[in-house]
Amino acid sequence: MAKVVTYEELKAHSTKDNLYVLIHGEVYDVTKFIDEHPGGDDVILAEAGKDATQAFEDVGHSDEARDLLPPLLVGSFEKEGALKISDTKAPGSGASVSDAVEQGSNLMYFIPLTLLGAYFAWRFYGA
Ligand code: HEM
Repeated sequence: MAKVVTYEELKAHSTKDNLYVLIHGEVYDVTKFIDEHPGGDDVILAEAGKDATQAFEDVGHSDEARDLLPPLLVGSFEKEGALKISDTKAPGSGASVSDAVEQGSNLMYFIPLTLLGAYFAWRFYGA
């Protein structure tokens, strides 16, 4: 069975000398590759300890780029309790990174919109 990489392990490999990235639920050791990355090292380093899937996909990496991944594979990322928003939650009830990101961006819209709504309510219906 393929190795399962825990969140602790992912976080433990988040420096340029020792770097894992998480893409599509798989963890890759990019330590040796990072200096050859055509997009530079900082963009990959910025994804250390996080789910890099979206960053990786947003770039629209070529098939050649994707072919570089399998030899770097460490194992599959643990699904349960992975990358929780809060460590106080029981294992298994944790939301995934994409949930966290989603919630973050929803809040980004929700809070200003609520304030705007409150302002107009006050402006037009208030005393
Ligand atoms: C281990 C994972 C990765 C591999 C194997 C990889 C590989 C490559 C390759 C081969 C290219 C050249 C263009 C292409 O063939 O698509 C490239 C370009 C690029 N990559 Fe990655 N990449 C990885 C992760 C990332 C991540 C996490 C980011 C984060 C944003 C990123 C950002 C970029 C950017 C911005 C370019 C464009 C560079 C340019 O055209 O000037 N890459 N990558």
